[in-house]
Amino acid sequence: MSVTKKIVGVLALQGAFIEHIQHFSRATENGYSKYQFEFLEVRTEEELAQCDALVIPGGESTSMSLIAESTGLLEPLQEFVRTKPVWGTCAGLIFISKRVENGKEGQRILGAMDIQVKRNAFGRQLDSFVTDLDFSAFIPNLTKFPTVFIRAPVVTDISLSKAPHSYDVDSIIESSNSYVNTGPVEVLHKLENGLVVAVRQGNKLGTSFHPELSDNYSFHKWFIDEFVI
Ligand SMILES: NC(=O)CC[C@H](N)C(=O)O
Repeated sequence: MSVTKKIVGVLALQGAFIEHIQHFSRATENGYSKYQFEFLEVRTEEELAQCDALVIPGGESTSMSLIAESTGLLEPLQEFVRTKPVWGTCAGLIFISKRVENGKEGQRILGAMDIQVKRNAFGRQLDSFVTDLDFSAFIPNLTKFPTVFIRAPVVTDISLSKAPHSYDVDSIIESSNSYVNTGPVEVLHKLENGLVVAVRQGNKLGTSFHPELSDNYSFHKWFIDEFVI
């Protein structure tokens, strides 16, 4: 039987990249006889070029942008996200968006999804929290998954592929990546208060929370099954 190798990169400039790699390793331990996986910490253009898919972890989107720029990885990343599967969690969701509210001057983003996100959207009182959410609408049987939110962003607009519209919020950062995404953005999950915390657009996935910080590998397994193989 032939075995196909898949390399999933995790952007390792800063943030929670080790946790993603550990979760992917556990999630693929059994049940993938036709595939062999490698989970690679990505810091250079050469490492990125080996990857079939990329995960951008939580951390601090402004630092991630700075390090990507100073190490020459920003443009290779912008190129990579045009075609390959990508999953951004928390700061990673900010980094793959097309427009950011509450952005920092000079902050750069990849523009991989036609979404606007708001950084630090839960404000001070709700800075960080953990809550069980039901994802069984798209991940079979996952009715109770502990989601960890840490100074998390939310998605405030899912229609940026349409004609640009005006906005009246300060500190807007926009991506200079001007390619056209295929298909509409799908809302995968909204909180009870209506805030959008999980979205998909074709082979791009964005989550406000950190599935790599709960002791459940279902989200990682689903990403492999649905986006990588
Ligand atoms: N946990 C996180 O990734 C926090 C994201 C952070 N607030 C940012 O703007 O990048």
